[in-house]
Amino acid sequence: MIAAGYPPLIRCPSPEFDLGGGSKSGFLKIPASNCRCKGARSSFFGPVKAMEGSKVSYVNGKTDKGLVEDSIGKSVRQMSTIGNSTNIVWHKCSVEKIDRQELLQQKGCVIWITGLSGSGKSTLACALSRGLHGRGKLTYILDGDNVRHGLNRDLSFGAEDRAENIRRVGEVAKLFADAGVICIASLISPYRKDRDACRALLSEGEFIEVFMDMPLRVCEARDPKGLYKLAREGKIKGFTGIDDPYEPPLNSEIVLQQKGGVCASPCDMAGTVISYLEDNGYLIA
Ligand SMILES: Nc1ncnc2c1ncn2[C@@H]1O[C@H](COP(=O)(O)OS(=O)(=O)O)[C@@H](OP(=O)(O)O)[C@H]1O
Ligand SMILES: Nc1ncnc2c1ncn2[C@@H]1O[C@H](COP(=O)(O)OP(=O)(O)O)[C@@H](O)[C@H]1O
Repeated sequence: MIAAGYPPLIRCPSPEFDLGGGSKSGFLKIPASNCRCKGARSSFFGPVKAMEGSKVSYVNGKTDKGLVEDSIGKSVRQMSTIGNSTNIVWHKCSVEKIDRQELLQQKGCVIWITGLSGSGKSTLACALSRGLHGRGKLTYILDGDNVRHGLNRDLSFGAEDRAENIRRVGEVAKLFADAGVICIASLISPYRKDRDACRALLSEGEFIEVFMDMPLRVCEARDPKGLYKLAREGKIKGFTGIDDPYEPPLNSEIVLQQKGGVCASPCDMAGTVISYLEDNGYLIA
């Protein structure tokens, strides 16, 4: 775990938390030598590996996606039942995560920002995305407020629906990470077990939890949407931190907090996270 609040690690020329990094062109130049199509010389289309396991075995009730042997000892793909989905088969493609990471020159991962409303999650997510984008790294933000405009519009703020909100975002974030993208998820995610379940979806090191450890009084004083005021007046029920719980993380990779009552700037906070990514090899393939 590292704690933040250190001097700025990155020059921040604009008041809009722009971490610079130079180019805004948005084009990635991919050297020909990066092409992993075996045997492909001049042709762009290398030989495509045949999909393994087009035959399937009927072993219902199992949840692993490995190969099994049929009655004559031939390897076949396994039918699975996952939740309410019966008779499903995992399809593999010869273009894998490692190939996408090589293309993007980065490691796909999930940066999970948790904290109270008003703690600065969305602001950090945006500053971080800008900082990484400026370095030629591909990011995508899954912000709680935004995702609730679409995918999760059917969910309320009751405990069960919050858990489903986090589960869905965790699964989507996992897909982004598999795509090789640095996925930044910023949600209150108040329950420890829900956050830990998202961590468990990913491989070791692919889930980086960032705890916005801001005191409630700071968040409430900010109150940019006026929601704390409404919650105090009893006009919003079950508001996190007021009459609904927030379980702080116990072992976050990164904790961002005030130092001597002073909050680091969003730019500095993003710098702390980017340093973590650099030091731990996420910004290379
Ligand atoms: N009851 C209640 N409690 C907390 N927050 C509330 C509530 N009702 C609405 N909002 C607004 O919803 C935003 C949080 O959505 P999340 O999806 O991040 O919440 S959660 O993870 O499911 O708890 C949150 O956004 P942020 O302020 O960005 O955190 C609020 O704007
Ligand atoms: N590091 C910071 N220092 C000072 N104010 C901040 C900082 N980060 C965010 N803010 C301000 O706090 C308020 C809440 O930030 P926001 O990112 O919307 O929080 P959240 O997404 O956690 O609800 C906003 O008005 C924002 O400008």
